[in-house]
Amino acid sequence: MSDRLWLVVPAAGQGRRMGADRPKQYLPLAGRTVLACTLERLYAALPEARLCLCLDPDDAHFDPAWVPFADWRRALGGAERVDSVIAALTAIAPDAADDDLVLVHDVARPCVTVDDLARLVATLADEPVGGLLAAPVADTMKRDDGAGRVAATESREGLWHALTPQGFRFGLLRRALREALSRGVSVTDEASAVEAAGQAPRLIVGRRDNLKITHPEDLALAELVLSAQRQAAQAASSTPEAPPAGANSA
Ligand SMILES: Nc1ccn([C@@H]2O[C@H](COP(=O)(O)OP(=O)(O)OP(=O)(O)O)[C@@H](O)[C@H]2O)c(=O)n1
Ligand SMILES: C[C@](O)(CO)[C@H](O)COP(=O)(O)O
Repeated sequence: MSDRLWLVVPAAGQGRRMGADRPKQYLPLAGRTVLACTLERLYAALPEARLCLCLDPDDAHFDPAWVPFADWRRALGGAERVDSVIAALTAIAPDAADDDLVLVHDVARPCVTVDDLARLVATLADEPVGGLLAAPVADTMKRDDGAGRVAATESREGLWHALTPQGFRFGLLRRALREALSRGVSVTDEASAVEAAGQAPRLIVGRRDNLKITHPEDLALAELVLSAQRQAAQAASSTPEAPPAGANSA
């Protein structure tokens, strides 16, 4: 399988649930913007990847100085996330081979870790179908009755939160997304299109702090997560290595 890697970052959303004065990817986070933080994290893990960034055609906030990748291009986002991803795949098509690996990562997930990204890529290297970072559901699940009361408690057995990145081979992903749309299948992530094509994407356990900034309170949470991750990295780099077992300390 090809070891060429593409990153598709859908960043053409309006952030309606955030309700801010601009799309959430342009809100301040850790002294930068959400978009800059997300691209920085992806670059730290995968500097050799080729990037395609999906931006709204009327975007008035984007600054190319936030893109650390040497090889990058932009695509014009569509009405829904899936339309933006398809536009990105069309933009890379002239240079992408069918078996190149494409990772799709929401711009709204700046807390994905370098370790999770590296593990995802390593796992998908030999995985013909592809897969996604995901976290097992940890809460009791309720179904509502449509009137603000509990209708039932649902089993959480076998339920996972779908995270991003989600990674698939270029040819398979493009065909699956196009087919799903033409059949009217609801496609909220790449895996759902691949599932609709009859394949079973691999679930790769990811950290649950890889949160998607969606509502106003998520921004403060992301700030805390990034700060904790920075502190953990600093502590790890300043801890002297333990001497090998049995070594004479004198
Ligand atoms: N037409 C769209 C819609 C969404 N996205 C991107 O898809 C990711 C996940 O979408 P979501 O969290 O729903 O973002 P928004 O669409 O911006 O939020 P909302 O639904 O609240 O408007 C985000 O990175 C967003 O920028 C996109 O590229 N094109
Ligand atoms: C792709 C995704 O992040 C998986 O959890 C998510 O579905 C995207 O957000 P949306 O609210 O469904 O657009």
